[in-house]
Amino acid sequence: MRPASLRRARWLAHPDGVGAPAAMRDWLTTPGSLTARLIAHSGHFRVQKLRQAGNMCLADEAAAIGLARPQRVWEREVLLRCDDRPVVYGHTVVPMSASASDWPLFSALGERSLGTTLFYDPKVTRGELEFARLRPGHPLLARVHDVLGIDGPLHETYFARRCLYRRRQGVLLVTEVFLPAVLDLAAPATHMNTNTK
Ligand SMILES: C=C(O[C@@H]1C=C(C(=O)O)C=C[C@H]1O)C(=O)O
Repeated sequence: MRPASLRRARWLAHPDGVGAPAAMRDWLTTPGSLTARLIAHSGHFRVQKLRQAGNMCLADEAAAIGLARPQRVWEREVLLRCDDRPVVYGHTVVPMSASASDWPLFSALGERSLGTTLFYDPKVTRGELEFARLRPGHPLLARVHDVLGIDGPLHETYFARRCLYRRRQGVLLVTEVFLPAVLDLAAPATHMNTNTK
């Protein structure tokens, strides 16, 4: 049995391959900033920073950020909360080789959304989204269960997406694990056309 830390998912270029229910597929394929959409779907949005420090990256992530094997990277873990309910677990890794000029705002982000620094910086280019079905035993799910305090065996399958961002010589990989509560978010109020004439 492969050690949990080395277990990998199949990351696919098209969301249809992960078999997500339609409502989850809609979230997985959010085209722009996920932060912006979550803000629109909730009364109060918060980025809860869990950890931002050096750590070993996951086997899934090493190749995606140009590393021949898992090694220490800068890691950022967050829970995105809508009206205080956790709806997305965010895991971001940056190679230690990155210079401060590659990602000038990354280290001091705190509880500001990474998305606000990625989507509004003209020097940042965004790669293609990839999608995966994370099954029990994937190391990201162990993290999700740790932070959510869920004891007992992993039963549920989660859906995730990831995207590689580039800026100057730097790369940064954001992985978002969508929690079931994201499906409870109400659609934003639409301003119906009251002009009935
Ligand atoms: C990439 C984005 O940033 C979000 C914010 C994150 C953070 O602050 O660490 C992590 C995951 C993302 O969902 C986005 O808003 O799309």
